[in-house]
Amino acid sequence: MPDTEKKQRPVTSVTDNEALEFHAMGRPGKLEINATKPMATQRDLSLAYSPGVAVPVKAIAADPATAYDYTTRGNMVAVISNGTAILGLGNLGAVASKPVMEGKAVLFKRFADVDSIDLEVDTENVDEFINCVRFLGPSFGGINLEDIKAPDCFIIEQRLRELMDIPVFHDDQHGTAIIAAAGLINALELTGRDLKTTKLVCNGAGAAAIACVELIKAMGFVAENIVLCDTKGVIYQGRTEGMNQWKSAHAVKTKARTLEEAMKGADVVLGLSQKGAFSEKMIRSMADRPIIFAMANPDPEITPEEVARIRDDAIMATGRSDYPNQVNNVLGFPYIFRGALDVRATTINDAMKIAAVQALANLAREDVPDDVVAAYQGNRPRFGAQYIIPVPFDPRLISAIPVAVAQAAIDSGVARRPIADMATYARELSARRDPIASTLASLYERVRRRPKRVVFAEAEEEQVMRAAMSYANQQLGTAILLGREDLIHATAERAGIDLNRPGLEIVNARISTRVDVYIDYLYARLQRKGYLHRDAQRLIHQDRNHFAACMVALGDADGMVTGITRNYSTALEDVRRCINMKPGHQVIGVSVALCRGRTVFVADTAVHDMPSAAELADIAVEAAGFARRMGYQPRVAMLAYSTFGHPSGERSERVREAVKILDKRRVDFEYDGEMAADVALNRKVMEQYPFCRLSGPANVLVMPAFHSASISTKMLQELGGSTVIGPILVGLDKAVQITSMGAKDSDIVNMAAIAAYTAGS
Ligand SMILES: NC(=O)C1=CN([C@@H]2O[C@H](COP(=O)(O)OP(=O)(O)OC[C@H]3O[C@@H](n4cnc5c(N)ncnc54)[C@H](OP(=O)(O)O)[C@@H]3O)[C@@H](O)[C@H]2O)C=CC1
Ligand SMILES: CC(=O)C(=O)O
Ligand SMILES: [Mg+2]
Repeated sequence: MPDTEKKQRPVTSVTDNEALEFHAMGRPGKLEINATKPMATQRDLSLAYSPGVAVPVKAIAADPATAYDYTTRGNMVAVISNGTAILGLGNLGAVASKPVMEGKAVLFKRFADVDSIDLEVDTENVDEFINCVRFLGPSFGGINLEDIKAPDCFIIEQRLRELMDIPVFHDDQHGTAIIAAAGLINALELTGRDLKTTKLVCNGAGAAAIACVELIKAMGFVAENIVLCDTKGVIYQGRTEGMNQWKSAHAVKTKARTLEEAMKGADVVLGLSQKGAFSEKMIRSMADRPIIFAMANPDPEITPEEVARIRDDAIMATGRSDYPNQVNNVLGFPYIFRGALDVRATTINDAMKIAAVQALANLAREDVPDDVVAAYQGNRPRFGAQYIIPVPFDPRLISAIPVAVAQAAIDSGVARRPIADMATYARELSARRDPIASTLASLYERVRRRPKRVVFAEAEEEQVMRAAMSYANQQLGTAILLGREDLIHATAERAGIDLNRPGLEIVNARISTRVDVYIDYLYARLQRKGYLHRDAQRLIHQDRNHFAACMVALGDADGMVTGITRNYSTALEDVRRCINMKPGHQVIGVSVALCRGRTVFVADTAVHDMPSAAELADIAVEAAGFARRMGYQPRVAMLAYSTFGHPSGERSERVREAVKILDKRRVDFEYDGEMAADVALNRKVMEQYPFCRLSGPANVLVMPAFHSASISTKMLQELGGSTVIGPILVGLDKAVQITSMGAKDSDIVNMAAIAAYTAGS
């Protein structure tokens, strides 16, 4: 089997049954509508509906632009189709297109936090369709036309663009063209081709194909080097059968009459036609290192396996997510609309499209974060034949593309609300994808202003090495790689990591001049705890955690991160042999859970198994202090299964006792308990206890014991869709963080940044 075949096998596959069950399970279909305002009380109703609603009505009547302030308009896109060209399945009617349109709507939400609704319009009459859509303008911030056959789609889009003052964008045309162009730029680069001399065949002369050809001509491809084909064969000058003005514009002088003839010697072939349109013979006849984009959905013009059987020098892309190189408009439309909506653009113009092409092409050339690796079952893509375009789950897309699009809209004068601070906008975009981003972004920003030296204790591990590199690249300070130099270099080479960059330092414990100092330090600490001098020697010589912790203890590093190669409690014991608790503090673990824009700190998720009442009070103090350092006003709930005495029980008694201890200590933060989690987190439920001293829902949850802390945070993560960071170690005298075993490089960087953030505080 050629190597390419092995690599190009689909990474996931679904059966017909699975697809039907997926769509039928639970509530049929893929989306539902949720209210964003409370609708629980008579007052809510009076505000949301009559009489309250009359007030924004009058405001909008006086100034229609305020619809963006008082309604969903500014973040709402309609996905509209008549089902005349559903994927590559052809004209199957409006209602059959609904699963695809619902799919596009949820992709808008998932990838770019754009709210979207699908509308299927049951007419093939162009004028009727236009009339239907044009009057929907006030409801939406943009119109995404989808799966409308050519040439009707050209007329429909053009007329709607003239009639409406919001972006109207036919995704199959421009979305596809943008993604294909980005992939093509990179494939040309990898094969050393010049776009002025590259010969390209495009099979299909419909919506997607015509737009692709127009865009790549605008990029510099020469018209004579592009041959278009449709069901009747080559579109040559003088052909009359099956023609229209859009095809005629791309007719060339050529003797080729069939696709097979056109593909002989071609450098590139774009398939925007139908399943199976390319034969093995056609592919065999192409130039060396051919570029084959078989983009028909759901089945490509030829599969990667078929190509791999006959050639091992091709760069191959399809429209599917289960092969490498997915050239699909999903990479574009969510982000292009995000950027357009955020500046309230009146249109999506050529400058905005080209900006999206460039942003996308550039991203594929950068190093790839772990989130992408996870989305693709552990294969880390690297710019090359198997990775010419970012994958849809790439977390960088949400900031890179909208920023480029929004900037282009501003520069080309179509933005009604320009953005002044693009750096802040980019950060906000990342936060839209995942609430943790905004918390971490400000933490990173503060570390960047005061960079720190952090030692990565397990630097022989590949993900630790990547994390260290990312730490240095993000200018958070110096990443110290602790380990055997030869092993570090060998792993780096194997993983394609370039260690030769500023901000990285390798420390080899075996030959370090500081070894004796660390041994003396450790021996002084441990000699009355049953350790001999040679035990201290062994720990420093052989154990990275002890060496790294001594580096931090004696000021050779500001912070430390470890945890990949041994379990949490063992790593913590190692560290505690070298580093004390902060005077007057307790060492605890705090996990930060982020769910639907809400952040809660949960403690103790790492150290105390069955805390006593006094220990629970200490945990509350530590957790509140940490929340405060992270920029939150702590409201601490001392959790139990009971609320204010009911039902009674031994564990709840201990929590109540802890509250009394806090009362005596006169701490400077809000706290109360014992209470159940719903009382702590739900304002309405809390109102049933008017004497409760918390001024609002709790943001720090002190758990009655380790098991409840651990179980609840893991359930939040697995079932509640929360992002959970931590446990973060709090209360040590020096900045040390321990990750979980098997943490990804992005988790390790976060922990290193937290260590840097807390260093010296
Ligand atoms: N990967 C992606 O992101 C996207 C992929 N696509 C895919 O592109 C294809 C076309 O979609 P779209 O442009 O919207 O549809 P259209 O209906 O607008 O156009 C279809 C075109 O394909 C031509 N065609 C159909 N079968 C063949 C064939 N066997 N050989 C040559 N030409 C053929 C038709 O020729 P004629 O003019 O003679 O009828 C027509 O020009 C679909 O498979 C779709 O899934 C579309 C958008 C995005
Ligand atoms: C991806 C897409 O929009 C299509 O195949 O029609
Ligand atoms: Mg489509």
